[in-house]
Amino acid sequence: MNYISTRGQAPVLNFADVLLAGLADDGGLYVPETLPTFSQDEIASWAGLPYNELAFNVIKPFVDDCIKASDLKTMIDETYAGFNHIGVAPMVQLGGNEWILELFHGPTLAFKDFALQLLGRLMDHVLSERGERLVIMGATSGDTGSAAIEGCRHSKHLDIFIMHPYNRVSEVQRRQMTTLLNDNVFNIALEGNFDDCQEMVKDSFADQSFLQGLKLGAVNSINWARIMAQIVYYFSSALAVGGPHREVSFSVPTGNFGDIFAGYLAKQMGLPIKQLVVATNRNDILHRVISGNDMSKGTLEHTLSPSMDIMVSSNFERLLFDVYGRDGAAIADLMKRFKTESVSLESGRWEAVRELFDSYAVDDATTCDVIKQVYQETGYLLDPHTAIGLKAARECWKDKTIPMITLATAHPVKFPEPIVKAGLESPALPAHLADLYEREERFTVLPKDLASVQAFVASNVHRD
Ligand SMILES: Cc1ncc(COP(=O)(O)O)c(C=O)c1O
Ligand SMILES: N[C@@H](CCOP(=O)(O)O)C(=O)O
Repeated sequence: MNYISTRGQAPVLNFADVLLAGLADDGGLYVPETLPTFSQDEIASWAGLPYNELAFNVIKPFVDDCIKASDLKTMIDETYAGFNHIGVAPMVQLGGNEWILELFHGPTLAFKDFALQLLGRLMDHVLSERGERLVIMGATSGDTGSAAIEGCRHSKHLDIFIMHPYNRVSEVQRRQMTTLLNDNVFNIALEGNFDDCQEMVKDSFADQSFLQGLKLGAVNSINWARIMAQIVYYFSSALAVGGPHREVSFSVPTGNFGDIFAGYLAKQMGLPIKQLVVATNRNDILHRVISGNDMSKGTLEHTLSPSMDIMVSSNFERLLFDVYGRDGAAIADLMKRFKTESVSLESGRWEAVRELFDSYAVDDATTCDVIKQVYQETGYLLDPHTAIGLKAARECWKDKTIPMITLATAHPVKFPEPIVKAGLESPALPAHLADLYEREERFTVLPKDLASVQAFVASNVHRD
């Protein structure tokens, strides 16, 4: 399987190289040259498989022969054996055809674990075979950070530097990152927002000279392997409610457009999906572009769903690449203009996006109302991101005979503030995090300045 850049100018790579490359060196994102597709009969034959076996079937074509099948299988088996629920990605029926897909049973209680527990193993495997080292720089609005650190901290082949926006993540999220004190783990609290953190990561890929010969890698969903692993749970949840013999719809709390893009790919690969609903908070650029062709950044605001406080949604570029007929030059031009000005999509292209997705934006007050109302009606406690997904699902759901699955992207225990604001009691931390508030924290506050961040990275990397 070959991978090509959305901007058309970077070398074509195989899976192992894409895994380590992160961002393409023309600034674009890697995507498969052609997608594997599965017939309805093949998908149907996977009903009842344990999650790890299903994951192997979906992931194997992307990895191709870059990793021995038996090694890949072992890594996938180990990844999902570490989840704290026998079903790995269990479904909860709220009522009728309304479903919640719980993606928070991994070690850091967020959907990021599905990909990052595997990514850490895949990177370690390839680096160890090649005898290479990698420097990881990652940006987080709260959840990617701890999941990436948890996935990578035992590797002898990499150092990991995670930037989070200072004072803009929940306390549980911050402590989950900053209390993991391995020698190869570095937390930076950046005096900026998530988009600033992400821009610094991307700018560091563009010129890696500050690393003096070491190579940079990515754990954000700009790394193709993240998206690949996230495709699997669309198949598992659809199979759980009668797919592929019946259509299903999904509502996805969205920030960097990675998770919903994985759903779009599942559909291209043969899964019968009726609706894909993009759910955003007040940082609603995705809702504005889908509903009104307005791709202007506006001001990034801090909300009660901090993990979705994102305006520059990296993976939207992957979608646009498809919608623009895989014209890398057109995407390079569009993304260049988007850096400094408000853009809109060409006529015909925007309509294509509109055909593929529905969208809805939810403010903080409504988020709290939904948490309260759903708890009172069903006894089920939503995290704020999932509450946004559910609200959007209810607003956009066109045909109620088709199951609507909302992705529960984080455990409510990570976000006590909106739960208390909704007049409810925040749940207790699970046993493995019970002493989180007593653990020692380690992080460095840095200004929003690329040179300072790169100097910090360069002076802390291990060179052996
Ligand atoms: C809890 C939670 N929900 C939703 C999202 C949005 O996912 P994506 O960035 O893949 O759109 C994130 C972070 O990305 C998250 O941490
Ligand atoms: N919401 C994320 C932000 C980064 O998204 P990613 O999926 O590209 O890693 C977070 O919580 O850190």
